[in-house]
Parts: sequence; structure tokens; C-alpha cells
Amino acid sequence: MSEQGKSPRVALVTGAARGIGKGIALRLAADGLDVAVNDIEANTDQLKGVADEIAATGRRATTVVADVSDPDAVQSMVEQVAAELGQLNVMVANAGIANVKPLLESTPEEFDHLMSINLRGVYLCYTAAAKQMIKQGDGGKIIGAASIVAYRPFPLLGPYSASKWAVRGLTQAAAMEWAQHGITVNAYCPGIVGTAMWDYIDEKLAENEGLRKGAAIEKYSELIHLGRVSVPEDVASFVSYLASPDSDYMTGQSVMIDGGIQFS
Ligand SMILES: NC(=O)C1=CN([C@@H]2O[C@H](COP(=O)(O)OP(=O)(O)OC[C@H]3O[C@@H](n4cnc5c(N)ncnc54)[C@H](O)[C@@H]3O)[C@@H](O)[C@H]2O)C=CC1
Ligand SMILES: CC(=O)C(C)=O
Repeated sequence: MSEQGKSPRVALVTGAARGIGKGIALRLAADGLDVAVNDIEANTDQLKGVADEIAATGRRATTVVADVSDPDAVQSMVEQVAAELGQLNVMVANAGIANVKPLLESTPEEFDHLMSINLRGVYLCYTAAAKQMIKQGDGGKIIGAASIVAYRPFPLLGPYSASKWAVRGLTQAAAMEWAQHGITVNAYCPGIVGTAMWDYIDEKLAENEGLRKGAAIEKYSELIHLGRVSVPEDVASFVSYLASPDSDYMTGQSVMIDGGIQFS
């Protein structure tokens, strides 16, 4: 119980074994929420490490191994979190993958796989969380991972950019439909964050453009007006706001948190 005698709010963060998701999970725990962290089976050890870090701060933590593209797994994940931590108040649909390739070399199978995680996964997490929050009857905060490419695609990241553009649309529709239940739905749009995802993007862009390793991220970083590559904590600070009552009058927005690359 908190000082006010109310149970701490509970957040679920997908793709939280590393990178931005880990940063968000640790920040929400620091904000006083109990936190469930999700990732795929291959990252189970890292995921447990994140849960241990949260528990060390005095908050309750639990891990849920699940693939966000699987409807049954997502439904079970939400049920498990509500059963173990008592409720679900904040859903952060963060899990995502990138694929760097010219459109003319991409395959329908690669396209479907990327969409199954980046778009269908977000849709499944949004809807499963909303059903749980409506059942609880006390509103909630649903938050999705978009990107600056939801406003202006990067070449060689065509399907990825389209998936993030679609997350922006889904976020607007969900905000309209669930406002009546006191649920706000917003998305964060990071720019260039130095995570494993950008290690991969840098390597692939370098291959495609005949650059040395590290050169692509340097090149793209020249676009950042604030003059440095982002860290997960930059994004987590904004998600902290979206998860808090301070953002209660904001819904349907996909907001750039990119050091000043893209302007809407
Ligand atoms: N790194 C960047 O510059 C940017 C990242 N983003 C978005 O932020 C989110 C997090 O990105 P990063 O932390 O950089 O990526 P990352 O690759 O470091 O971490 C993503 C996590 O998601 C997990 N994941 C992948 N597929 C999954 C699935 N099917 N089910 C559950 N978990 C799954 C991975 O195992 C990994 O732990 C992604 O949605 C990404 O598209 C958006 C803009 C910029
Ligand atoms: C990975 C990503 O979304 C960007 C913009 O770098």
C-alpha cells in the first residue's frame, strides 16, 4: 500500500529485456509503480535481470515471457499480470523489430513478420489491456511505440516506417473509442536511440551504402539539433509523463521525442 492507502498502480512493459523497454520499466518503478516486464523466450535471463533491478528498488515486479504477435499469449499475459499484481493500469506496447532493406528486395514474408510484431502486436496489447481496464472500471493509460518514421519514413526502412505510421493511426482510433472509459491512448516517437536496434540498423545501412561500421549512425546523427544520440532514459522520461495523471487531458497523440530531428 502507498502512503495514501491505495495499492500502487501496475504497469506492463513489452520488449523490456533491454533498450528502451528496460529504460521505461525502470523509470516507472522509480515513479512508484509495480511493473511487469515482458519479452521473448530467448531473452529470459535479461528479462529476469530487469525484474531483479525493479525488485531491488522495493517495487513488486514480475516477468512474462510471451510473443506479442500471438493473441492467446497476449491475453494470457494480461490475465497473469492482473492476477499476480492485482490490476493493470498502464500498458506500454514497446516491443518492436526493424528490417533494413530496399523495398524492391524485401519479401512478403518479411513484411508480414515485421507487421505481426510492430503493428499486430501493438493492436493485441492495446485491446487486451483496454478490455482489462474497462473491466476494472477506473480508466487507464495505454502507450505505444511509434517513431519519427511515423511522420517521415527513412529509406531502406519502408515496411518498418509503415508499421510505425500505422501505430499512429491505431493510437488515434483507440483514443477516440476508449475516451468514454477514461482510458487515454498515446504513442512516443523516438528518433535515434543507441540500442541494439540501432546497432543492427547501422550495420545494415553501412552494408547497403558501402560505409564502415558506425558511419551510418554518425551520418544520421547529424540530423539531431540537440547534438547527441538519444539514450533510453530520454524516452522513458516522456513515457513517465504519459503514464502519470499529469497527462490526463492528452489522448490520441504521437509525440516526437527525438532531440529535434523531425517537426510535426
Ligand atoms: N532505437 C531507436 O532508435 C528507436 C526505437 N523505436 C522503437 O522503440 C521500441 C524499442 O526499441 P529498442 O529498445 O531500440 O529495440 P531493441 O531491439 O533494443 O529492444 C526491443 C525488445 O523487444 C523484444 N521483442 C522483439 N520481438 C518481440 C515479440 N514478438 N514479443 C515480445 N518482445 C519482443 C526484443 O527481444 C527486445 O528485447 C521498438 O518498438 C522500436 O521500433 C522507435 C524509434 C527509434
Ligand atoms: C529505429 C527508428 O525508428 C529510427 C527512427 O531510427
